[in-house]
Amino acid sequence: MKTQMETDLRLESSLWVGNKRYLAVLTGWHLKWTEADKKNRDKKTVSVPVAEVVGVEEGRVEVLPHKSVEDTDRDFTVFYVKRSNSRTSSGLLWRLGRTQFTCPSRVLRDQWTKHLRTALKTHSPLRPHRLLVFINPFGGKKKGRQIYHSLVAPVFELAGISSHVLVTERANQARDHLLKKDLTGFDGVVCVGGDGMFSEVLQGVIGRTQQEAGLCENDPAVALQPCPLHIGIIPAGSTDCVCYATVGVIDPVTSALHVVIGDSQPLDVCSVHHGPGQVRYSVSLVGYGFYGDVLAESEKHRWMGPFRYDYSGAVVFLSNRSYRGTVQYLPADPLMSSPRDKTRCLSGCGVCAKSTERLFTNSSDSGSLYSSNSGPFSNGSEDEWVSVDGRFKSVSLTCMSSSCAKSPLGLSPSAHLADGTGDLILVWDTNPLGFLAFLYRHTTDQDQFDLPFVEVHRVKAVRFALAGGGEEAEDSEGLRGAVDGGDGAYVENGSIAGSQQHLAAGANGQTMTCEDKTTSPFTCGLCCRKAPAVSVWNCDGEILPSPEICCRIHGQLVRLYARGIEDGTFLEDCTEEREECNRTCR
Ligand SMILES: Nc1ncnc2c1ncn2[C@@H]1O[C@H](COP(=O)(O)OP(=O)(O)OP(=O)(O)O)[C@@H](O)[C@H]1O
Repeated sequence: MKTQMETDLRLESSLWVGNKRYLAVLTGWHLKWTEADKKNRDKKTVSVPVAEVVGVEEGRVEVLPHKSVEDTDRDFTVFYVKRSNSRTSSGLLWRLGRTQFTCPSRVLRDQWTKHLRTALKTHSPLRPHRLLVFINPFGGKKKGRQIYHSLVAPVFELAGISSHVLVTERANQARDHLLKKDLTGFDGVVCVGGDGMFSEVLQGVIGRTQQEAGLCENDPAVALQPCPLHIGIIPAGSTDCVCYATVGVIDPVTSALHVVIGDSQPLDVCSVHHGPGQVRYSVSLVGYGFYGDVLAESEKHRWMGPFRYDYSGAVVFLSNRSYRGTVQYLPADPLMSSPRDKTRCLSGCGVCAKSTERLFTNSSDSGSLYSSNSGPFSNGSEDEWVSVDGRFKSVSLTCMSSSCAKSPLGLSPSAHLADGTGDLILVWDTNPLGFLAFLYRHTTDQDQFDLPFVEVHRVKAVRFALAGGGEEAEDSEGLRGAVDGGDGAYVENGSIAGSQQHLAAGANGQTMTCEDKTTSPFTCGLCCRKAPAVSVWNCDGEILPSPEICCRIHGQLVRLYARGIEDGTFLEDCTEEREECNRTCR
């Protein structure tokens, strides 16, 4: 049955596109045009959802690569999202589609533009009108400004968005601005840069929201307030992992189009509490051991540019370190999903949708994403926590797949963007060849968890403590000393092996012990004779000052201008113009 709105907006007439006549129809939700003079079988139909129309202009208008306007009486130009399959990425590239219609009269032209604009307002209520844009001029290949002005600003202008642009002059300027300045009237914040820039904006947007809500964000027991400002990412960094994992391609035009049509992708965020009153937010990687060491090592070689990560990865791999520690985690509901179920979190993901349902229908459920006073740190119950003690190559936690161009499936290929959980990956000490196999599998489609020294758990919270009640903390200056260029306190890399898994089941405190997975550390004798006893945490590219941390996943704390990775398989048959096919060409 048609709604009143659809009936009011319906418009149907014969229009020309170039030298061909089309029957154009605007229903409430779709704009379609079908070749009028062809026989049935050959008829070509293009169908665009109104929600994906970017803008409508009178006359003959071109926007990219250069703007040109020819003000004619009977023409109007429609700009819309046009998809093409990207062979190199997991998602779909979006381009600015453009079709120029010629009407028999000016009156009809004005009717079409008016109806289309009304349909846009009605069917895309989340489109931003005013955006705060931060550009990091030094991110990636230092092309942030150029990318924004040549590829993004024209699309924003076409969509009628007014942007307040700030080119940063120092690190953390965007974060400080978001924490302190007046943000009235902005619908969203856009960062032009890489993951570091996104992280700044994330800290700022979450911090500001909690300040305004009067919440103490440093307390892991506090359920944080979801952020009202959307975040847009225009990729212009070196890795752009968050963009890749949420859109599937690293492409500024695709990301700009997601912003203008007001797409909205909720995202889980991990609050990482390190030391009294210190909190950082992470979406992609909180990693200890290998990932912490690589970051610490790479800080010493900033002059190498992005190559420093490959170089430091090799150095750290050769030094063959492992670290003792106690990891505790609060498992997520295994009935909802598992990190090894081989599913992928694609656009319209059912697991995330179920979490959204829980979020909005049952906020008092202790397992719910936002239960106000029953979070994992406030219920006082240690019953469900699982404790693991031993020697690890790496301990990492991620709230998303963390895929990127180098690792197309990511750290945890079946992680979900918005299900209120994170994936904890424990890599026990092993020989260098085993660890190399683990690392290598990240670059292929082989299962990196299918190795005897690797465990993965879907969790709601994690704690990490140095083994032996922090006795090793005195050695913790080792790696950080190395970062500062100082002489750290090194110890002999002895074989402190041992692992136990305690599963306290309910009040009777049952304990399960699993076999020792830890091997004696292998030392090559050249570069790995001495190693620091304590590593550092890499929190989305920042080194944390304390090795002892606790983390909590906050379901759907922020929203991105994105929609998750679109599955491109159905586009195989769809031509450039997206001729109508039986499957949905959304
Ligand atoms: N004007 C500036 N001068 C120096 N540093 C800046 C400036 N603006 C932002 N930064 C900092 O630069 C760091 C790196 O920036 P960004 O993430 O944009 O690029 P990248 O490191 O090349 O990419 P990626 O993080 O994806 O690997 C960020 O942590 C950010 O805080």
